[in-house]
Amino acid sequence: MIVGVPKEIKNNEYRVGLTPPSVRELTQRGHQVLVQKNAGGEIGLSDEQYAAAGATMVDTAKEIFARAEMIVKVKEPQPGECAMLGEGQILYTYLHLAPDPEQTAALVKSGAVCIAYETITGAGGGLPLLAPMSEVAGRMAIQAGAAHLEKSKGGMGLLLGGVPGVAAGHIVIIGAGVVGANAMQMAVGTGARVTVLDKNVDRLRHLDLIYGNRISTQYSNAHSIEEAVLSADLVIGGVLVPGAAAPKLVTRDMISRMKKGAVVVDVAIDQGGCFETSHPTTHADPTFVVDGVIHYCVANMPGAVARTSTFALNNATIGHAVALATKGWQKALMDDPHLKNGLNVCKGKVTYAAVAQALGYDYAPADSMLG
Ligand SMILES: NC(=O)C1=CN([C@@H]2O[C@H](COP(=O)(O)OP(=O)(O)OC[C@H]3O[C@@H](n4cnc5c(N)ncnc54)[C@H](O)[C@@H]3O)[C@@H](O)[C@H]2O)C=CC1
Ligand SMILES: CC(=O)C(=O)O
Ligand SMILES: [Mg+2]
Repeated sequence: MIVGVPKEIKNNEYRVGLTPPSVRELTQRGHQVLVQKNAGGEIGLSDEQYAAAGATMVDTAKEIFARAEMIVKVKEPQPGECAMLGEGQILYTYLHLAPDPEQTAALVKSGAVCIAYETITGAGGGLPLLAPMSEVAGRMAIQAGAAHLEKSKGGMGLLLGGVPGVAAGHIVIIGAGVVGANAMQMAVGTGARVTVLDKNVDRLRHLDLIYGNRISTQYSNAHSIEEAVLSADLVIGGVLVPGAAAPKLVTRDMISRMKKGAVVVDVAIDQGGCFETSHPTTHADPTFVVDGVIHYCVANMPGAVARTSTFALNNATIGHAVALATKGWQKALMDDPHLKNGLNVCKGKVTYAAVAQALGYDYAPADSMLG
């Protein structure tokens, strides 16, 4: 199969769909890999390294989209990229469609076979192609929050850990999944007081066993969320209902009653965000203020640590990329129910129930597209 890797074009996005070692996994199996020139140059992955791994370096994204049977990316295709997708071409990347009607319409129109990293499941449960980026974003959320609590960044001027004689700050983490657990690890390290909320008590039990009395766990409902955010200096939003738009758990009214100069980091923004006041921002302009509360809502946080993130992502994506290239998408999906769960849009149909429901499309089960 001819596999294509265009350079990412989202704001401050330096990750790459395939590393040179991943290219080698494909070329040694007889596949041709087209990589756009300088796709990884900014993170130390040179064209020479790609060529040594067997890639063919290509000048433009246009040529890659025109020639490749499968496009491997990181972020959801931007409008210009959607327009270059063709009927039956495989797109393998993050999509986050439920909160994104324009992108969904463009992918439906393209006729492409669109497989979303974030809904592929794992044999041991969870979302193994989302997990590495959630680890990165969860850890980054605390450092982003801590930085924006500084006065020069608009925050209230608070050091999360306090100092002897001055109380530490309060970090509230909503969602105790991968983002939440990784944010928790960093939050505990700051010395702050930490509260974590989830609807899944098993997740809270897991963190309670690790951190004991160092943290406070709360079952998530409107009452506990309100109580926690009103006393918080930093709130991290890391909830997920797989494939669906994030529930708006922190209301505009709650935000208006929070401490002035407090910070919220809405990691769930790529699924629409879990704060009613959120909208997506970029690394170039990461924050905005609502009612005196700093909102950090960058939808591609791992792009800031693109070298670490690219390798972590490739560890999780390369196995399915090899299967798709080697078997073709239909057989690869028939052979692996977890990969099949990644099919979101296929040949003009929406094949993921939560996306169809969120955006008002008829739902065509993935099985109806196979065989
Ligand atoms: N902004 C960015 O750059 C990035 C964003 N993300 C996003 O972060 C979000 C979280 O991802 P993961 O931690 O991997 O998901 P996960 O599935 O591991 O964890 C989500 C947690 O949310 C909990 N949850 C669901 N409804 C809830 C409610 N009403 N109240 C409290 N908890 C609730 C679930 O029980 C689960 O424990 C996703 O939307 C993901 O796409 C991930 C990586 C990067
Ligand atoms: C998960 C995601 O959206 C990201 O890594 O950018
Ligand atoms: Mg989007």
